[in-house]
Amino acid sequence: MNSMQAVDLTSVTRHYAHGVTALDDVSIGFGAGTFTAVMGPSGSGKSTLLQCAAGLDRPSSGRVVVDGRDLATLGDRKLTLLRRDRIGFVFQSFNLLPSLTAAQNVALPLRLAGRRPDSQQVRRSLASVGLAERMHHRPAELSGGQQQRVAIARALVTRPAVLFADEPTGALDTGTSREVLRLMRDLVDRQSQTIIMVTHDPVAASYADRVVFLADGRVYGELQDPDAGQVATRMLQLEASC
Ligand SMILES: Nc1ncnc2c1ncn2[C@@H]1O[C@H](COP(=O)(O)OP(=O)(O)OP(=O)(O)O)[C@@H](O)[C@H]1O
Repeated sequence: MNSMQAVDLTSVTRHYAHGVTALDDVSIGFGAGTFTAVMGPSGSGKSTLLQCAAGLDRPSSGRVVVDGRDLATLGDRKLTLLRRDRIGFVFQSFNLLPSLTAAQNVALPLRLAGRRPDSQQVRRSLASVGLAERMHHRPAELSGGQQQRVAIARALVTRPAVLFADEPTGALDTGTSREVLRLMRDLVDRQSQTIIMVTHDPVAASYADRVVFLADGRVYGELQDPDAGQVATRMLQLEASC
């Protein structure tokens, strides 16, 4: 494996019941400090790829290495620890606890790990998403974009090797989506954060360094430094051939 890869998949296959092959012999690496978008038609295996790469699901065969650790060699406890400390996840729904302030939400992963949250660490994480001033606000007092930024700060508080984002702008309007995408781009450029994002939106994908296309559980090419027009054209071609 290339030592600069934050996540590396080799010949990963994931079968489900009833003969469904969600991933079919996928080999792909995600370089440390890079931003990758994963796209493909509905049912092409994007979420399964993310789940396997994040150690939330175990492949039927093949190898997944995250931050230099081969996930197959880890028992459940070590895998849980790796996920907790080295992997961040954000979803379309922000999943913030409404009764907690932004700072308390961000501190939650540390509390769940049995650690006493370091207020500087929490503040730094909120500052990295531009919300240091809002740390005492509750989710209902924040806009959708700000709530997603709190969710990103929460995912980053443990300083994970990789941030996985599954449709992170799916619940946001166009302007707010751009705000969140610019933030993610900035985290890669300024803090060398590795980000892997599933999206259906060609404009969202254009913020990434690279777009990887999936169809029928296989990788069908990629684009470097994509622009939204190129991505949309490639998606139309893929959908037409499926
Ligand atoms: N738990 C499961 N059991 C059986 N089949 C599954 C399961 N999860 C996913 N699949 C199937 O695996 C294939 C890939 O699903 P996956 O959710 O990874 O696709 P996707 O590209 O993320 O789709 P979408 O864009 O619609 O969210 C689909 O055919 C899906 O029906």
